[in-house]
Amino acid sequence: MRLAAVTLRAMRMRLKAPFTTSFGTEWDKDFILVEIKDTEGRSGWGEAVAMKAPLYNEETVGTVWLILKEFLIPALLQQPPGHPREVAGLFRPIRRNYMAKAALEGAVWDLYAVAENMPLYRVLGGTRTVIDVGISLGIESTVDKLLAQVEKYVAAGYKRIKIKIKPGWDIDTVAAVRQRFPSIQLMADANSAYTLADSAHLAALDQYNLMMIEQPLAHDDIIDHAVLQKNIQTPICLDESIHSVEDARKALTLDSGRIINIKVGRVGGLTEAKAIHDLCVGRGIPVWCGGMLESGIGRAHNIAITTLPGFTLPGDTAASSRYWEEDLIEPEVTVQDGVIEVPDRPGIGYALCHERIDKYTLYSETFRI
Ligand SMILES: O=C(O)CCC(=O)c1ccccc1C(=O)O
Ligand SMILES: [Mg+2]
Repeated sequence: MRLAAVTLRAMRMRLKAPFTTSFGTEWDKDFILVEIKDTEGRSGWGEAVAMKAPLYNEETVGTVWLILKEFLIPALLQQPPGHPREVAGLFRPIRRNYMAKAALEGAVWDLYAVAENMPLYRVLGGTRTVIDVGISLGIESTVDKLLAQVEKYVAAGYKRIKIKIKPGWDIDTVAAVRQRFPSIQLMADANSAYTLADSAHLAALDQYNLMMIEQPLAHDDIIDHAVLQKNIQTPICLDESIHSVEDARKALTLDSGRIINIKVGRVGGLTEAKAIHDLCVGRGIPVWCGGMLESGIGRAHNIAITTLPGFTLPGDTAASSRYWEEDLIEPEVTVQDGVIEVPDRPGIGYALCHERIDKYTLYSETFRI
């Protein structure tokens, strides 16, 4: 690949409604866009999903910018890859910083697909032309407000509902949703809000027929999760704990969980995401694609990876309109009857709305060879 320049943009977009998890509330979504250009003037785009504060993982918008600027962009421009699958190896000596790596690697994948005149999902080996999607609903101030949200998105056709839980907003909340919607596919995400001392409390969720409980214990744990899994019937799904195919292999060996949420940003890019997918397919472990409240650009990458055959459970990739008054892509992502039709155009498959990208850019910087 003949690379010419990389541009970083610090972005801020207002969410339609604040999103609350066990670790905090977001009103604005701060993120970084990466554009990589080749010598022919073609562009590829990626999105860094790190949040403004290090509450989900240790990365932030600030650390992503720094790591990209000082390490990842220089490494890439000094040693342009022949194929995007080589980028992960190029970045391997740089420890962790998964979301920074994923944003740049994703842009390289998109650029490669555009240059090949192929949809990104096909370049990745995806086979689905429609993907099933669910929705992730934040913590609300009252159970009635949450029930209204569930109602709205069940009516819109979403194939499974995920609700966020935390101590004080868990058993009774799940019970209320289950009572009102006896047959929906339902799951709960704790974002690491519990410890092993809560095992008996979490076992009380077993009676509500949840598809899974996501990341109940510490963000860096796979040992206690294995102990918990022995004491509850609800399958555990790991999110925060998994950063690599090696993490996934170890967690599955210990039976720390029976489902994996794959987030491209959390695992350092599309190549690693695909490797985790392949491992899970080999072991009969279902995977699904998580979300980080992405703009249309990150959302398009999520749609592309979800076309791989092992993504057998509905993901968190909801419609653009669930988050944004106006998205950065055209057309925006829409969900009908719980599915997204995968676009068959080159690259990420959606056109960029440059006017809107400029409108939400706080500042930018370009790096050339
Ligand atoms: O709608 C989405 O993009 C998923 C929302 C979500 O659940 C989430 C959002 C921000 C940080 C972590 C998580 C999570 O999956 O744990
Ligand atoms: Mg999660």
